[in-house]
Amino acid sequence: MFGGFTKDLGIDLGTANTLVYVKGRGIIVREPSVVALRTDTKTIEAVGESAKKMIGRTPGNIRAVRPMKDGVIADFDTTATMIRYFIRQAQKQRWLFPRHPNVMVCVPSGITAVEKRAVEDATKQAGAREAYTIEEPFAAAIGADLPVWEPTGSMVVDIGGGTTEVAVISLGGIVTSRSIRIAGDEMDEAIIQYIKRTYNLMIGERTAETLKIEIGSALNTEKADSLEIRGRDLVSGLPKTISVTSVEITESLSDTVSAIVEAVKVTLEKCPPELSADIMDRGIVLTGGGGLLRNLDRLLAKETGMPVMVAENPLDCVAIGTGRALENIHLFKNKSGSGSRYKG
Ligand SMILES: Nc1ncnc2c1ncn2[C@@H]1O[C@H](COP(=O)(O)OP(=O)(O)OP(=O)(O)O)[C@@H](O)[C@H]1O
Repeated sequence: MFGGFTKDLGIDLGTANTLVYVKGRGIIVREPSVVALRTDTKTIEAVGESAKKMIGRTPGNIRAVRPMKDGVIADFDTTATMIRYFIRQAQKQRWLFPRHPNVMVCVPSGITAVEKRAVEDATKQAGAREAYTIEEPFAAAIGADLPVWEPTGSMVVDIGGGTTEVAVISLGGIVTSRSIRIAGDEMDEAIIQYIKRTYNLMIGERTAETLKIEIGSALNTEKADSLEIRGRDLVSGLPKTISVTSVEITESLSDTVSAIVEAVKVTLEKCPPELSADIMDRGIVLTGGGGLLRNLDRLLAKETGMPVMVAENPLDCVAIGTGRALENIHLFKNKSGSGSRYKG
């Protein structure tokens, strides 16, 4: 039944990271969604990990770009090149891998038909035989082992780099959902602005991300940590080192975190009562890298009155779910709303 799909790929084409999943092998590629372009020759200098290292460190003729922005394609050709690179990376790891595999790509649930079509077209242009799409929270729920095909309500909150997706799923479809373009990147930006305002210090996105991951939190806790960071003093123009506390980072993240909490509350309000009762029993599951923000589960539990837990491998759920959806394409194709198939 699954024969035609055993060598096909599931791609979590994220704003921050791209993961490629192959049945029986699991996740075989995991790299940042970054492309370094030469502006003079218009050629690709590097893709993935090596391109990410270039962010903020490139000479004038090289530009490191993230072709996906807010979870959708900001730069079509560069995205297609990036997908081609990831398909090749997967092919390199597997002998006899088809030159033109079928590819399932996840897309944010809030994107327009035109944006969805752009993802499908870019995937075809990158060499896929057929391109399928699956909505990200649906894939996240499959990857988090939630009973998506059962007549019971499951709620997933997937917090990635560009988008936060909140969805209530039952009987193989999304019953109600909300997608906001506020997630991990917005948290990094809030930290950059806070450090600039408070210390007149300019820091890069990598430093902001480190602060968020190392000492960031959704709630202030008893134990305050601190971290030394370096940036450029906006007054003297010289490099400077300062120490920042977790209390400050928590404060700088409060608006972004509130927007995520609000999205969850609004989705719960729109949820049919029977399904709310199921969610009350089973709890809300957090996936995506942003789900790892310290104490976000505690804050959400406090604000919603529901049990909240972080999925086992939050960064991998969408990729695993995307791949598993390919394995079960017979089920998937029969269900409208959570996926679509495209034949170019
Ligand atoms: N421990 C952590 N605490 C807080 N944030 C984290 C942690 N680990 C990773 N992140 C953040 O998670 C985000 C990346 O998550 P993920 O890989 O799920 O996103 P994505 O799938 O690339 O994005 P999107 O779903 O929006 O397309 C980044 O913003 C990263 O900084």
